[in-house]
Amino acid sequence: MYLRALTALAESGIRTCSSEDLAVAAGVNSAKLRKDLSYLGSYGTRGVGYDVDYLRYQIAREIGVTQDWPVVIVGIGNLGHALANYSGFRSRGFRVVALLDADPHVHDELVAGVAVRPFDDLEAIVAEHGVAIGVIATPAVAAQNVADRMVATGITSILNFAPAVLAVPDGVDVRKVDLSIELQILAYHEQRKAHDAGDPAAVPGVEEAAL
Ligand SMILES: NC(=O)c1ccc[n+]([C@@H]2O[C@H](COP(=O)([O-])OP(=O)(O)OC[C@H]3O[C@@H](n4cnc5c(N)ncnc54)[C@H](O)[C@@H]3O)[C@@H](O)[C@H]2O)c1
Repeated sequence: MYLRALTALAESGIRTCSSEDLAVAAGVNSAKLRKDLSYLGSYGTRGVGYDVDYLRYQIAREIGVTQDWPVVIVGIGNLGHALANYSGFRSRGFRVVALLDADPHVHDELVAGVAVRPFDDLEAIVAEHGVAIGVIATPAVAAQNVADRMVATGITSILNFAPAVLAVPDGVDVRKVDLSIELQILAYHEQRKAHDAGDPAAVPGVEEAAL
């Protein structure tokens, strides 16, 4: 979050910022910001604030994004296209080296200048580019098989968009992005807000439970 906020500040030409400015940009309070940044050592100057580029570099170095990370995306349907077209990966140090799909109808299609290739090319691509991070954007039924193949090739970090729980060996990190669950959480809070505002019809069952 801090890196993203600092990048936005740098892109708008801001060279130094106060901890208050950075806290607002990152959506936290300044006490939390000072505590978080203290783990990096002190990079601020009293009365001047933070040097945006320097702090940006320090945070990027700490979380490992000063280097270029080659990434493969598997499953080039609706979501795979959107991810492949997302310019934010490149600007944050992630280079999409291959787009893979099992469906021959999409092979050779160019998405953001990268050709879609057969899923069976995975091993060769991982070996050629030293890929450590794979993105799964296939239907849920295919996700475990794709994860197994990724792990067998040496991929050790997986970003999974499919609504499936993946089993992976120790040493492999999986991060899951589940947009439906995020929406369900918002729906739950909406329901609570409607209830708190005195609309019992908004929460069927809650009134009954109270009785
Ligand atoms: N579209 C969205 O907005 C969205 C949002 C959140 C999550 N998701 C999830 O992301 C996944 C993809 O969604 P979508 O809408 O892009 O689906 P899609 O059907 O448009 O695309 C899926 C792609 O995966 C490919 N595929 C299937 N099995 C494969 C395999 N074994 N190996 C390689 N490729 C394979 C298909 O050929 C297809 O091109 C789903 O699990 C979905 O639930 C989608």
